[in-house]
Amino acid sequence: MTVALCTTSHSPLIGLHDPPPEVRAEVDGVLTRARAFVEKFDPQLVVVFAPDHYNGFLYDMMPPFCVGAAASSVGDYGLPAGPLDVDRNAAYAIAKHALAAGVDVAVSEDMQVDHGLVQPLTFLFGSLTAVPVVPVFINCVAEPLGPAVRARLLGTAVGEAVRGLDRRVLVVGSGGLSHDPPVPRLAEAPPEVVERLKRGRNPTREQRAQRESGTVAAAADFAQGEGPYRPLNPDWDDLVLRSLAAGDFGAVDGHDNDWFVTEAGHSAHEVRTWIAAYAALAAQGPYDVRSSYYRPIPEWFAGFATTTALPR
Ligand SMILES: O=C(O)/C=C/c1cccc(O)c1O
Ligand SMILES: [Fe+2]
Repeated sequence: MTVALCTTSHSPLIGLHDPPPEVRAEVDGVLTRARAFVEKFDPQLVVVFAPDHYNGFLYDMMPPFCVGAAASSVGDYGLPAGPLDVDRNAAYAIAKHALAAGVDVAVSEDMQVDHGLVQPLTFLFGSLTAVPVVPVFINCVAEPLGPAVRARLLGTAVGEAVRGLDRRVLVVGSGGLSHDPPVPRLAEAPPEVVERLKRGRNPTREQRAQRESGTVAAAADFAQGEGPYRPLNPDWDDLVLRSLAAGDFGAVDGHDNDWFVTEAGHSAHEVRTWIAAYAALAAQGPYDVRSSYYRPIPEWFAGFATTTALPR
């Protein structure tokens, strides 16, 4: 059994509100090299730690963590819709190990996933079903959130679980880094949005189009320095990248939740998926980062980063 890691930002603005062509080409080159890294590793299973943005997980029941035993993509932002190739046995083995390790994961036999989980699969494999996956949802948006160190404990438990699988396993973390896109927050939302955050699964085509065009318009404002959005924070992003590369998890998950928001925006909590992925790799022993890319890309509402890593 061996484990490899790829962590990457996601952004539904890719292809819908792109940066200048030379920046887009630079990122395409980074993702092409990440894909080559993955192809060389040739994973037999991909465990994806990803957030959701009130598409699959809503306040009717919002778990901190959920392992998908079956999952399908909602197809938001023009991404592929439909079922993923979930390895159900591996999902249950991971869930059982996490629970035994004291990490209270939920399990879903019908998980709905969005761009947060689908984009890394399209970046690295070009499809939803190229390789068997186990989707692991981490709540990064719906307050209250537990302390970020819980993501490390989840990742460690998953890393120990996959050690028992006689397969090459790629762990993926999806999200971040610093960013503050217009993902609604229950405490501040108007009644119609509160209703969506509680019961808004499976919106109509028109409702989804309206939400997505609103995100694109917000990105246009943000890229021009307008709108009520917190700025990207390259210094904070650099701290996250350096700390995870060095295995210094406490430098990131040792802070309270307000630190993430104040320093890096409300959606910076998505770095919990990176913490979990790196903790899963760390469960195999010492590791080395093989590639690390970073660029603030306001057109995509993100401090955009992609890393790959292998056990030493
Ligand atoms: O939830 C949405 O519709 C948009 C989410 C978004 C926007 C920009 C960057 C991200 O990481 C997002 O998830
Ligand atoms: Fe996101």
